[in-house]
Amino acid sequence: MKTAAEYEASLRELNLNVYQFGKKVENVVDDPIIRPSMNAVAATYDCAHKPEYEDLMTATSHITGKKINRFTHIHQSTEDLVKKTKMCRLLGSITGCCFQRCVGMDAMNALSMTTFDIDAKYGTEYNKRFLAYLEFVQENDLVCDGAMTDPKGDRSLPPHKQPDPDMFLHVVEEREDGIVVRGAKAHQTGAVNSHEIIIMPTISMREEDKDYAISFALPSDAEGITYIMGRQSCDTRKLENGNIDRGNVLYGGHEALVVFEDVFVPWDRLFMYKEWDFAGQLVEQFASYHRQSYACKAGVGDVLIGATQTIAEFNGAQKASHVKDKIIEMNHLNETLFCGSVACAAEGHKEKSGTFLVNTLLANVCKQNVTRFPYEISRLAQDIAGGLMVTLPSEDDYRSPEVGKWVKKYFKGNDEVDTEDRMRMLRLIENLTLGTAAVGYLTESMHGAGSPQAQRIMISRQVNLKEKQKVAKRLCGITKDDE
Ligand SMILES: Cc1cc2nc3c(=O)[nH]c(=O)nc-3n(C[C@H](O)[C@H](O)[C@H](O)COP(=O)(O)OP(=O)(O)OC[C@H]3O[C@@H](n4cnc5c(N)ncnc54)[C@H](O)[C@@H]3O)c2cc1C
Repeated sequence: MKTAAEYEASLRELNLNVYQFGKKVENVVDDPIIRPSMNAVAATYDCAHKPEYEDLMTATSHITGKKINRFTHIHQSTEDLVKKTKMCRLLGSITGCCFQRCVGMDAMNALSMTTFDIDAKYGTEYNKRFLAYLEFVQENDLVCDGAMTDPKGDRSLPPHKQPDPDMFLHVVEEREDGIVVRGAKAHQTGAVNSHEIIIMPTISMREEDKDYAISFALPSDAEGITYIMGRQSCDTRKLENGNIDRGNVLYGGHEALVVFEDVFVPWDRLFMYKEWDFAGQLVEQFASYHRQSYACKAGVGDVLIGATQTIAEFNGAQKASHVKDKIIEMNHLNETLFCGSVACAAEGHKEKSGTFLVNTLLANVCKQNVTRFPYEISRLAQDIAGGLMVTLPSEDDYRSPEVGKWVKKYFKGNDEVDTEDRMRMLRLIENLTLGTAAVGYLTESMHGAGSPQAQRIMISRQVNLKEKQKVAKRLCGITKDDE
């Protein structure tokens, strides 16, 4: 397994084509806006070497029998699935943001099943190719960007009917040694912190869309791939003096638009090619794993609850009964959110390929809760924090020889607490609920792994309504036991 330092060194060897604020980023790893997101991914390496986290952060490869980072593991039991849930929460609480490595893990686990099932139907060799690729990822302890979401253009139209055919990534040329693809993937979490990019289709497809039913993996710096960094609310605070106004002084996340302008994919990196009838399965299996992964938000919730309790103490309001009750409510919501992820893992099952898949109904219930609870937890945090969370002057004002004395004097709460500590805690709450980390804690909770309606559709498909009606009819005497 790589150390965090080796991970950073390996990123420096990549030749990524990255744009930010209209300019090419020459040194991605040290860019002040991107760097905190690299630190968050590095935590996934660092923790794997800590004895106290070894059980959650590492696993035994089912291919080589070697010890590997769990982020490169294919789940071999429900115990593995539960450990994944706990690992996600652990890292959410350590970083207080999106640590970006779960999407690739979820993509690989979904592909381990779909490639197997395609081969069973069509006699192809995708699973063998995939396992060879997986071994390469495990042996080199790589970060893989899981790239599913296409730009999608007009949402009412399928891929082949889009006025611009590139709105969904597709094949434009077939060659003897591979294929050439064009298109883009939007919102890509941790894209420029990744060694590899794994492409999957974004929706179920019909035969007319078969040119879009493709899945493959490429090095992140393959020729023809361009990254355009997404903005995060308050991102340029990372360029300012000091670090108080950043909120989270250590970690962050990032997303990017990834453009594929006629990119070559060799055959041995293709895991689905025009098997349009398996696009839906890959999407659903990836989405189920990824909905489980949102246990990370319980970890970020841990940070926000800790910050809220602390600011209540710094403000001198911690003994008020409504404040105590609101903290209880925040914990209740946070643990409920976690329960769904544990439950779908514990109720997982073995698929034909041997991979363990989460219970898909419970994974969707988990994610549906995630689309709501972080918003309510944030509302309660903002309630307890007070308005200063959004009206606080800058660190430069705090340090100003002219006005600093007033910032220190008038923004003191509990006399035993430094004004600077109070400012830091308020900025952390701002960061989590309105700033850079809110991208991950709130909007990603809403849309990541599919918008809320996607889960509602899955829930409606998976619950057995007929069975529920049957038990109700029996109990009120409409039907008898022998019927
Ligand atoms: C912070 C963040 C990180 C992300 N990271 C990744 C990542 O790493 N990899 C990745 O692949 N994706 C990632 N995503 C993308 C995520 O999966 C999508 O945002 C999600 O699938 C919704 O797609 P969209 O954003 O295009 O919204 P839209 O699809 O436009 O949805 C907007 C609204 O329109 C509704 N809608 C859309 N189409 C239809 C339709 N045909 N019929 C009815 N209603 C419709 C939706 O239900 C929703 O309410 C990330 C997203 C965010 C916000």
